[in-house]
Amino acid sequence: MLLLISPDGVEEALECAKAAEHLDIVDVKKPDEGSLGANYPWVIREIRGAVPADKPVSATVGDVPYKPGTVAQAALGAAVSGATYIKVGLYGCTTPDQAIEVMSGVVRAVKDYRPDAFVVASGYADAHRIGCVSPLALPDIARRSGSDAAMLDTAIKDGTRLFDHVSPAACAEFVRLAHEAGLLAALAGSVKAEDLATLTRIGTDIVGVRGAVCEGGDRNSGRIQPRLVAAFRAEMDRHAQEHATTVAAL
Ligand SMILES: O=C[C@H](O)COP(=O)(O)O
Repeated sequence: MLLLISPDGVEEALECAKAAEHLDIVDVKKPDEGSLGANYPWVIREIRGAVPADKPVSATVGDVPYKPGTVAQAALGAAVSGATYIKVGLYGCTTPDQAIEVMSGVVRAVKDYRPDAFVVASGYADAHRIGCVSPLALPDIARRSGSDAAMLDTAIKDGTRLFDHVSPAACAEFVRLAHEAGLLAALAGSVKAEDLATLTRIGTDIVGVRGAVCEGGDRNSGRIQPRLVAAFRAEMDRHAQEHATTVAAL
């Protein structure tokens, strides 16, 4: 399982850089603009320059409206700024067709510019609270739009977590559908270390965190701490090892 960490700006990205050996993807966002809030192009560029070259930089394009042209152009902006993972939160899409239209535009805009870029179609575990496409629709939306991964995060960061909205069994189905479609499955949403056993068992490819690696577990007022990133990774490794042992014993 890959570890994606979301700093809110250059200062926190430098903290991520100190913990680079423990993480896999640095995900630039602007949390005060929403769960997948987009940051400025110059921030993405500066963070790209600040983290080791072998660590991919991801950028969120926002909790986007159903405006395919606008979103495609924004996604290209993120790619031009140096992000190779482009994450789109399909906040304003109420039907799978709308979401496919948005993501198809993103895929074309980004891959025409950079064919090896990795496009992530993200929905929300708490979609029922905001009226957007349902979680289990994401793998098919990602597949039909040519995206590379399907993701779930939580839209409303009020302390509720991924499994409060989508049960572990439904998350397992999400992962299964993504894999069946040839995609990676990414899960996030106030994930804590105690969720790692389940996330590992169901075959999650990427886990996204912010709060869990911030001081006091607070994604807003706490800052990302390299020691918490290291501790989270150690837990991930422990669960991966335990899972491998269990599977080998079967
Ligand atoms: O993409 C990952 C999100 O930033 C997760 O943030 P969170 O762990 O604070 O919910």
